[in-house]
Amino acid sequence: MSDNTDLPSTYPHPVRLAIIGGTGIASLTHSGFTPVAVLNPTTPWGSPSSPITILHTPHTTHPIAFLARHGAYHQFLPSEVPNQANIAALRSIGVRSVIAFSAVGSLREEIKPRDFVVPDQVFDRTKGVRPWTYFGGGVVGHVGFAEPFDHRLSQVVAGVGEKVLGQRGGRLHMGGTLICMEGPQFSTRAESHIYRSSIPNAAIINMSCLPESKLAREAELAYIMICMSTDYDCWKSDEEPVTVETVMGNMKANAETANALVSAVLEELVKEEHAELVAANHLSGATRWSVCTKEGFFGSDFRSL
Ligand SMILES: CSC[C@H]1O[C@H](OP(=O)(O)O)[C@H](O)[C@@H]1O
Ligand SMILES: Nc1ncnc2[nH]cnc12
Repeated sequence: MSDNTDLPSTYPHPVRLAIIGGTGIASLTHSGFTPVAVLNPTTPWGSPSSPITILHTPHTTHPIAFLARHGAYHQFLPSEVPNQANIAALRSIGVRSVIAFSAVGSLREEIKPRDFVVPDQVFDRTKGVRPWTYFGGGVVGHVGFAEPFDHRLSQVVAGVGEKVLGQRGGRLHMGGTLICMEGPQFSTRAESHIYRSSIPNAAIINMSCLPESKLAREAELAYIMICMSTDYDCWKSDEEPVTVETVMGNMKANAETANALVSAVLEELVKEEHAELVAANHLSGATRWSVCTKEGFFGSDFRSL
């Protein structure tokens, strides 16, 4: 893997779409993507978990930004990921839409390892140890999160994803509840069974959707998570409980599929009819009425980045 150290550290245009890569996806390797710049933005919340690589795609008027959630060397635990800096850094370079990838355990028989899932709900099983919000420190705000993922972006993935997965012998499942746990230890069998039996539509489990998706909502970014199944967690009596080895093994195949899916999604998103979606115009100003604090009491917030 090239570290791209010879590339410029600035990029002259706003980049609207970002990909956040998780476990097993520390870079985008599709042959159609050419790295053209590596940015190291700093934010009031510190540095992001990795440099942000700008890639040109076959559609050069639509560059994309890539950020490695756990760092270039996978050195950040899920609980240690600097989510506030990541989302703020992306927003500061112009990003308005985020497609995040995640390796997940399956809580359902029909979601097999190497299938992909685009969840429509998330259930919080983190422990309150992760910096959580851009509000606080004198600015009180509450954003809606009833629908945690951007429906329109999900529809674009649904439209092209079935074919990409089908060509690789997998399935794309639309909808379902993603359980986000703290980790880093995996679940006990008791927990895994309880998730399956008591959480509505429980489908998959990971350690990284929160607070990433909540911060994206506060920053008025359209956000979805494409989840790549790697294991059956530990609820299935005829399977070995999840290990990192199993996850990494399946992520080798999943990473190739993810690259092909990003390429297909981009081919669709560059169409004029999606320009407003990628710019997330439907979310611009959405948090205006979320702030309770008297105007003028505070100076600037993340929206001025
Ligand atoms: C290495 S298994 C657990 C690890 O995998 C997932 O990472 P990501 O969501 O960044 O792909 C999961 O959330 C855990 O962080
Ligand atoms: N079973 C599991 N639990 C939590 N995170 C995961 N990531 C991949 N598999 C997982």
